Amino acid sequence: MNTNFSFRLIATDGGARRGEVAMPRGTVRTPAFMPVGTGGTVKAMYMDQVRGTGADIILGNTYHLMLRPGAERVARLGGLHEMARWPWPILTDSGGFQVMSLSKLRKLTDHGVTFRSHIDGAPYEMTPERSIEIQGLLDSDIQMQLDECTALPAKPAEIERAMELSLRWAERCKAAFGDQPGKAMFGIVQGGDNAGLRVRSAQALKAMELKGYAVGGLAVGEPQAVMLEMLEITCPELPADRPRYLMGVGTPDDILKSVARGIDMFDCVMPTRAGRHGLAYTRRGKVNLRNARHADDHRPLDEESYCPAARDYSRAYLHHLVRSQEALGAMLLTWNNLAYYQRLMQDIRDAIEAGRFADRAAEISEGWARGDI
Ligand SMILES: Nc1nc2cc3nc(NCCc4ccc(CCO)cc4)[nH]c3cc2c(=O)[nH]1
Repeated sequence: MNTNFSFRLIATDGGARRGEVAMPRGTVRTPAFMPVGTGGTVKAMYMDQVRGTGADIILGNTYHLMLRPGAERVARLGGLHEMARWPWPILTDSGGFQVMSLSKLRKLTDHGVTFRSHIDGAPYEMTPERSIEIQGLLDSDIQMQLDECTALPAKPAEIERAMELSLRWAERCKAAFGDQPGKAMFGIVQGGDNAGLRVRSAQALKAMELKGYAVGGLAVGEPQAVMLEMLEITCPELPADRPRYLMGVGTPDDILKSVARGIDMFDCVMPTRAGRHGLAYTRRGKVNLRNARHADDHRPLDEESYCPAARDYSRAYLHHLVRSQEALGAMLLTWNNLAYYQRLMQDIRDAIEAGRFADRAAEISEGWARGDI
């Protein structure tokens, strides 16, 4: 039973890292993929099913939970783990990104941001202190600083303003978080697509000696090459003995290429959202089950998969469910997709330990290129 929060680097292979993040509620094997459970649920999944796919940690969102059912109410219900019946680690985003991308009538100052709920228009204020307070009420194990994520493309002056504001907010979040041994507060590197600003942000956050670091401000529409270039600039500035979390990323290809550049933790809505839209991730790339070509196909998605959704159901049946908008369609494809992502992460972890990450990454990519059987 770990009473503290710690990161252990087990092996490296080039820029790729194999590690473990240990905390009282459990240990996260890295590189790790965190299924997104925005409103306290990983959509269309039971939590023991999410666990069964191999997930060590899930993500929750401060913005959504503060609006509904409310942070104080979640605390009265025993916290997010108790309410949602997920007893293992939970990482919560701080709300900054969602306020700027979802809410209405926003006013941002150095003090914080005032906004109206996208659900019922009710007014709210989010400050660094309130974000940490809410994440505490949720009983989150890894809490993110409140930050301002700049939408790209943006002028350097605008990127610099948001990056410097985020650094001031990191200091305030660190002060508000205080000393909680079994939990962590991660800083978030900003700086857009500007190398100099990325370095300044990473170095300033490193000086704060935080327990972990996220790379933010990416996966906001920039080309993959720009995202990867920012990782090549940012990761070397971060301490090697702390976890690195790339927010909102990504596709399986994004993940392979980002692991190669030193990232340990990922989250993305892709596998769950795609599952609800009839899209399956497989070893041979994506399969759109809406497509009529599957209507009489007896084969499963992947007869070699450990996941029943991939192994026990015909494509014809999945096509029927998707076309009929049956709830089971979203459930089975979400299950398949999360299982695929976790299988990919296990493959990556094993390959780094065996010192063959580059070869394995190439084999995996060739599988996608081969296309669907
Ligand atoms: N606090 C904070 N949170 C973030 C969350 C993010 N999420 C992303 N990208 C995810 C965007 C994303 C949204 C939808 C889909 C599904 C297909 O459309 C895929 C990716 N970038 C992000 C950046 C930040 C950031 O700087 N700070």
